[in-house]
Amino acid sequence: MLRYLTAGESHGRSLVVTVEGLPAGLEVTAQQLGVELARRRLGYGRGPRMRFEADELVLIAGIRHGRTLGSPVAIEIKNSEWERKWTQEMSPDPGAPSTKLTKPRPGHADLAGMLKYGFDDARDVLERASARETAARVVAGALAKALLAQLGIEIVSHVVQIGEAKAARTNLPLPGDLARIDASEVRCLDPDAEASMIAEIKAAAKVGDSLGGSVEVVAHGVPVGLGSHVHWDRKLDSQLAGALMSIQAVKAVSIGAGIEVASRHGSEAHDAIHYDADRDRYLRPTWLSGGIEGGISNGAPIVAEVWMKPLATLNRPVLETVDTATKESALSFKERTDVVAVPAMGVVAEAMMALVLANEATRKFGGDSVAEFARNWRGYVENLSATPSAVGVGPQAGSAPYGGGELPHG
Ligand SMILES: Cc1cc2nc3c(=O)[nH]c(=O)nc-3n(C[C@H](O)[C@H](O)[C@H](O)COP(=O)(O)O)c2cc1C
Ligand SMILES: C=C(O[C@@H]1CC(C(=O)O)=C[C@@H](OP(=O)(O)O)[C@H]1O)C(=O)O
Repeated sequence: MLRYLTAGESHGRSLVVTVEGLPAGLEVTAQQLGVELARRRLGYGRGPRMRFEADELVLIAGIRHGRTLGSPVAIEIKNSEWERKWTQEMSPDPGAPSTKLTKPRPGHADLAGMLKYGFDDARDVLERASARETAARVVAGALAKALLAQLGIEIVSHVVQIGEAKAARTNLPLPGDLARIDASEVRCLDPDAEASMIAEIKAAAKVGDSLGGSVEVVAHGVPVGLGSHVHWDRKLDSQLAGALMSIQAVKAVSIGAGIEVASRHGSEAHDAIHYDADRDRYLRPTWLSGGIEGGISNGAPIVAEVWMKPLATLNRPVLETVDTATKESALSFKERTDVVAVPAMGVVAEAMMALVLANEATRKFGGDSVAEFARNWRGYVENLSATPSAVGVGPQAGSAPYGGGELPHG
């Protein structure tokens, strides 16, 4: 089992993440984790903070000479502005000077959190509710990705929609597409859609408004057998939906053809099972199920789409609220804000998918060292291949969003 906890406020000294359950011997460097953090800062339409935030990393525990020790890993991510701007406002000391925020923003945790925890200052809620915390998740996710790479599992995401601009749905993105996706200003594979997305973002920014959208996240190389049908909380689709839905501002998650499948006939809604006698493998020509049947991975790519609402803090604050100090009507307070964060959310979604899959992989393959973990996985997969119960996928063809050809991983 892989467990992780994050701590830290958006404008506090730093974020901290502790990851427990990684086997010993996994190669990890601050530079490698920094690459993932830099990807999360990408994306046209993010606010000023992403231009100066450095995400400076300190490897505190559990890693020695570039490899995990099997003990809990603790990592600190420093907040660049702390010393310059926030030492008083975010001081842990009693009586430090601060300005109370009493005009809670609709769409944020501000008011519900103030009422629940008995605060008279929205900052006591917003600092932790902020998506700054996703930097810590991305670091944990980078460790999970490194572990999954030992099994040949790779995860890729791309932006499908920003505002009303949508990318054309074609074949699933492959890990080799990541460089091109990250080079796009909105992490989108479709250049025409990218241009429309940027135009929409510019228009929204001009009037002080915000946008939402969606990303697709795909895990390639996942073996048959992660997750289980035996309990609700062991189902891979349920774990993925919860993990992806936990990302700030995410309002919907679908697996495979998702909501689209509901309007199809049953005869056209499921992935056929074929058998390749030459390779002694079952083949799944499509991925309508998103690579999960009955809560168990079926050997096809795991596919999820994740939808994000338009961000709730607006540069032109027009949302009505009530001043909690005076009870008078007011406009919600204005904080520095992104116009759109869908491209960054894709990188966070990759991290969340990696953490769910790594948790299930450690549950299935166990082992105290990476060598033992990989040996257990190899024994399982080789045994599958030697029997008629092997599951594989064939070469990619066709351009329908949910297949129509056979998939590239065998
Ligand atoms: C990467 C990322 C960046 C975000 N940036 C902002 C932002 O700048 N302004 C904002 O209002 N919300 C932003 N959000 C969303 C809020 O954190 C989120 O809507 C808020 O905490 C309330 O949670 P909920 O929408 O999940 O209910 C961001 C979310 C993500 C994933
Ligand atoms: C700090 C990050 O995102 C922040 C998420 C966020 C929110 O309300 O969620 C609001 C903004 O915070 P700030 O006012 O400090 O600029 C974003 O910049 C980050 O992603 O690292």
